[in-house]
Amino acid sequence: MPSQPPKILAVDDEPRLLASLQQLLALNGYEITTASNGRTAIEQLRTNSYDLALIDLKMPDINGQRIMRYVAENDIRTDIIVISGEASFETAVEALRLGAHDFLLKPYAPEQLLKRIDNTIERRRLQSNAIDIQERLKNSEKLHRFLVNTSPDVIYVLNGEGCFTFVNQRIQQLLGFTREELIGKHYTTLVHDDDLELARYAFNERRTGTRATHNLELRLRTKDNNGHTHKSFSTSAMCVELNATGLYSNTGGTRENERRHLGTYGVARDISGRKQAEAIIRYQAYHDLLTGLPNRTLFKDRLSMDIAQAKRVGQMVAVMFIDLDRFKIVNDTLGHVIGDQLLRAVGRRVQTCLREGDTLARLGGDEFVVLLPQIANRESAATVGRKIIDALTPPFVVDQHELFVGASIGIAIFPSDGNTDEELIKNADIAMYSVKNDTRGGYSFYTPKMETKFSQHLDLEMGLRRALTNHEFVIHYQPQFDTDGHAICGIEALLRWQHPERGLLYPGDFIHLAEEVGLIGYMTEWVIDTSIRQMKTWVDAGIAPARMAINLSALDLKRSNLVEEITQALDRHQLAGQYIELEITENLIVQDINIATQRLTALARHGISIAIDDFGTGYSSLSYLHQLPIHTLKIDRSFVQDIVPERSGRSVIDAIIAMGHSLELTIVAEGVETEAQRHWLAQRRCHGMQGYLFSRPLPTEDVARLLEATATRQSLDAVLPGVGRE
Ligand SMILES: Nc1nc2c(ncn2[C@@H]2O[C@H](COP(=O)(O)O[C@H]3[C@@H](O)[C@H](n4cnc5c(=O)[nH]c(N)nc54)O[C@@H]3COP(=O)(O)O)[C@@H](O)[C@H]2O)c(=O)[nH]1
Repeated sequence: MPSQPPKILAVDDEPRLLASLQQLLALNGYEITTASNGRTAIEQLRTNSYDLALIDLKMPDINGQRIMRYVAENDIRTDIIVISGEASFETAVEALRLGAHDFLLKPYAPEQLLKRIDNTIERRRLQSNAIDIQERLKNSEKLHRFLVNTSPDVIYVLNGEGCFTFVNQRIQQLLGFTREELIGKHYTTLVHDDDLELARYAFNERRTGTRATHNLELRLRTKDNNGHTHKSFSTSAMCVELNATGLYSNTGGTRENERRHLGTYGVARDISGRKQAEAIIRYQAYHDLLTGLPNRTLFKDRLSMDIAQAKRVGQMVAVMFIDLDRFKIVNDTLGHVIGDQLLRAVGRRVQTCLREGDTLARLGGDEFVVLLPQIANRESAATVGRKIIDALTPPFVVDQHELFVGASIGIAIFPSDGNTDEELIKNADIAMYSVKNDTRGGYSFYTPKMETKFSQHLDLEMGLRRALTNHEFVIHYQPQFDTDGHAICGIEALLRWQHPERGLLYPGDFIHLAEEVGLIGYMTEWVIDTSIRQMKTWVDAGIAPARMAINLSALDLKRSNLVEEITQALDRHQLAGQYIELEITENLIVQDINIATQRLTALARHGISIAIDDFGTGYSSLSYLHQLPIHTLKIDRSFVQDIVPERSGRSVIDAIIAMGHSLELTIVAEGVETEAQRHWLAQRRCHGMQGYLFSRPLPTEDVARLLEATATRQSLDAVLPGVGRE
């Protein structure tokens, strides 16, 4: 962009002179304005801005001196050259004193004037540039000061001796020290004792450019409100990421070691937030968040280290696998919140049985492991095992519930039972599994023989997976009789597994495993479909009892597709819902009463009735009885077996029957084995009975014969002798 021509004001009361001046300056590229008297000149200066004014001193109204005074008093930034006919020294001095930049005597040669004008304009340009640069410097410094002081990081400069010569205001917010407190102090005042060596490396190494120290982590001391400096690492120490660069004088040689080291400068960034987040992530990676105990990863880590150490010193290490015996029922009945509290309490109790160097970890669910490093002999591990069992024997009181949980403990010893962490944990697990299966509760050392049983368990799991596709499941049916034992009022479908090698297996052998490995849903679906199809056949044959009961597992009610699964099977086989009764345990209902209400109500809308199985054995409250569409109460076998004919009115079974009557529910007693029990139950108006006294669960063909007999009113005795065996 071409620069503007300089603007000049020419002031003279001599019109001829003014005109020639105007011509000369215009010809030389200046922008010229003229004033033929002092008043006009002042007016022009007030309203316009000029780079230069050429002022005559002697004028009739306002003389040149007064114009200059006006310029000075009003801080007008116009340079002045006085052009005067007065040659006295005093006049020239006074003009310069009043602010004139030059003085030119009339008459003058044009070149002389142009030269003076050029000089003044050039000097003005230089001055203006200098002012501009100064202004920019001032602004830039202001900006830098602002950036430095409002920086989220600490910015520091140390002198050659390592003392602070500068530190920004951020230091006070972060560490509590004022800048004044730190200036002149050595950096060691701030650095945590354990990090002094690191700090020395960062600050004393003469590093510059790419060799500057980057991202070194240090802990700095903070000052508390009482003015105390925290010397040791605590929450009051702050973690910073520091970089440090050497400061050198430009004098001396060009090579770094020839230049004079002046100090160090750099930035320290507060990374305590990041450190905290890292610590949390590290903690979560190595701990069980529910109990705060080490998790499997940390346990294995410690175990590997202890094995290595035990190898060196020739000692033993024990791994104990602990499984709680009745945890599942507590969790299923009272819910996860109580279950979680129980697990925490178990962790605390087990911990009291251990010494400082031992490790207790939770692997998940109700499985805990203990690591005893450097034990003298096997008996030491057995002692700890007994201590743990004793500690877990007294009841736990959780949320006003008194809970009893025993423990099964398996122990594996290094080096006899395994050489690696994996092997020891696996063998302790096998030993625990063996305790659980044999005695349920107690402890046992691993023996190779246990592996056979364990592998049988694994075989069972594999077999269960194959059983569905190989059609190895069958259903046996157990009839329910009215109180005099003559009419069949219902029938219960009971699942059996015709195992290719082990023969007929009962639900107690595999239902729990099916739940554990996630197969129960497929099995229930098969039972529902098969038994509904069978019931339809009996309905069509005119021999069906009033209802067929089908068992649901704890996990079935949680399945969102359960209702559709049952109603679709009814549709598929064209059977009315009223022929079906679903047996569920009370534990199952109270796990999630809302879901249970929702699903069971939907099923009841299709005419399906609900029976509460094993009634009276759960932990539950009875309030759900009003809430749910319940039709039948099945009195658990254990109460029936406890019947004492001569005692009346004071037993649990009396109370259950009374409650069933008052709620107008059908009462069915399970496990009726003797005539005395039948008689006792009949006297109390129990509606139905099921048990070996009448019939064991039977294969389809056998039970069909029974149904035909009752339908055609044949004597059951003619049929029954053959139906007592399953
Ligand atoms: N989720 C599913 N669970 C099922 C299914 N089929 C059965 N089950 C559950 O297994 C439990 C044990 O069943 P089972 O081994 O078949 O035992 C039943 C009868 O054989 C037994 N019974 C009957 N009468 C007597 C008797 O006089 N004495 C005696 N000692 N036992 C007897 O009782 C069982 C029937 O009980 P219940 O169901 O409580 O009426 C069984 O409890 C089911 O929960 C299935 O398909 N899915």
